[in-house]
Amino acid sequence: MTERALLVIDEGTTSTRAMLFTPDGTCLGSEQKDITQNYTAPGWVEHDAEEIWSLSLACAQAMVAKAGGAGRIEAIGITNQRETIVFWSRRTGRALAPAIVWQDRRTANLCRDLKDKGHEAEVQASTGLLLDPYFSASKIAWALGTWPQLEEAGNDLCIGTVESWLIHRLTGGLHVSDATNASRTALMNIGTGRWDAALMDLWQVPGTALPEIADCAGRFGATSADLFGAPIPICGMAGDQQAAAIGQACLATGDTKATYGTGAFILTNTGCEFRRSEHRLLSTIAWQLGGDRNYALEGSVFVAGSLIQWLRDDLGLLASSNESEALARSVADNGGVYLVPALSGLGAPHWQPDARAAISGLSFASSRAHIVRAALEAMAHQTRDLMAAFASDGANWQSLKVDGGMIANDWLTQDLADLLDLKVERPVFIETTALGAAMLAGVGSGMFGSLEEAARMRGPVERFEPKMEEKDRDVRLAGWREALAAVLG
Ligand SMILES: Nc1ncnc2c1ncn2[C@@H]1O[C@H](COP(=O)(O)OP(=O)(O)O)[C@@H](O)[C@H]1O
Ligand SMILES: O=P(O)(O)OC[C@H](O)CO
Repeated sequence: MTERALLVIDEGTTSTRAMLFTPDGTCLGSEQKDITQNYTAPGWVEHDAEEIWSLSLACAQAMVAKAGGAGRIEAIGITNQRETIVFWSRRTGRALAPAIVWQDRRTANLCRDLKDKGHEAEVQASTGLLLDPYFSASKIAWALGTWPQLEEAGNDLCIGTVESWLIHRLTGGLHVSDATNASRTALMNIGTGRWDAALMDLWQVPGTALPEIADCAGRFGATSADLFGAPIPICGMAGDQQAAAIGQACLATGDTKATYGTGAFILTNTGCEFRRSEHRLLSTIAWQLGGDRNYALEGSVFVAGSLIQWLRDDLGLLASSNESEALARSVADNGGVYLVPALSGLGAPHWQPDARAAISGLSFASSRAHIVRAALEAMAHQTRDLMAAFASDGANWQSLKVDGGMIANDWLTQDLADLLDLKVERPVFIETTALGAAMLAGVGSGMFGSLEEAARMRGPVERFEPKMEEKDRDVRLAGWREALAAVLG
């Protein structure tokens, strides 16, 4: 290897990874460690922030060793699970409380109260988001009102999303976030890219505890010399769904990507104008470079791969996630079985935190294959509902670029093309989130002049064409609508 490599830290919900890329997009290596999920009460999900740090560092150190030392690394890019919020001491750098994860629903009542008092319109106007426990602000408000050590910390308290936490530890003190992650907190004004005084007041969050908001690419700082043997510049950061959109080269207005990981997140690039959704989608920042923001509309589905994990680990219906594909193929159709995966409420476009999941249409003729097939079909059903919401907001999809762990499943990917009646494009190299963070790091370090130039890192793609007959699609959609209506009451 003559050129220096780009190192990515991809801190996801279920695992943290580090990956090494050459400037042409070849992945030289990857190290992955699982994150412990702490379900401390029904609807609560916490991570140990110190574990996030130590495992991310261990993965990164393994990749630096693989590259041949810190001198072989051009820059680091960081990408992360979004909305998850960390509380730590500025002085010691130690976490002061558990990290509250994006899936956590403990603040459903708090959000409902504010909604009942008519605050949703102002929250949507300034943030592009809705009043839902998903976003960081209500989690911060809950933690500040519940965990005394946070108030006691006073000006020593640092609050931030996961990239901010990792950068503080990597650099030994920098408190910075990027505009994409900040846009998910419900504290940043999406039009100005700054923390919003009215929102900080609404959620009672002290400005002194919040990080500086920066671009997604630039020279943010360097790692402490003791971590990797020599300092390495940190030059890229973005939330994981925004990084996936960049990694999929969704750089033109209208380009759309869908990532099916733990949850499913669909983003359509809407250009440099902030557009508020009229159909319960989110507006978000896709990236910020040189102070200029590029926006996206987003549909967030809370349960995707986690449904397959639940069928596998809790119900014992699957020996492995992979087995779902063979089972789905083993039956001619879903046998009338539908699964509405509201296991942690429903996200876009319904936003019903209290909705509960349902499996309907069961008979003695139903087998585990029908239930598993219904679970996979639910991905296309939910995506189809979102496609309609995006179209109503004026964002018509011409094709869909897909990625994420579930997309390894060919049956599922073809079902998406069939049910959406749309061309679906799957990159051969599926780790688009990490690739997007590498592109940003390359732009930030000066290796690439622009995101368009960095997009050459994206490799070849496979295409899935729709093959389903319209009458079969209509039967599927009618069955889904009925099952969904029963869940929504
Ligand atoms: N062949 C498969 N079919 C369906 N789901 C799968 C398959 N392989 C993996 N998954 C699911 O994909 C998810 C992992 O995707 P990944 O993108 O790594 O998640 P994350 O980035 O959210 O941690 C798991 O929930 C797993 O159950
Ligand atoms: O960790 P992932 O890949 O499931 O992504 C989580 C999202 O960023 C939540 O908004």
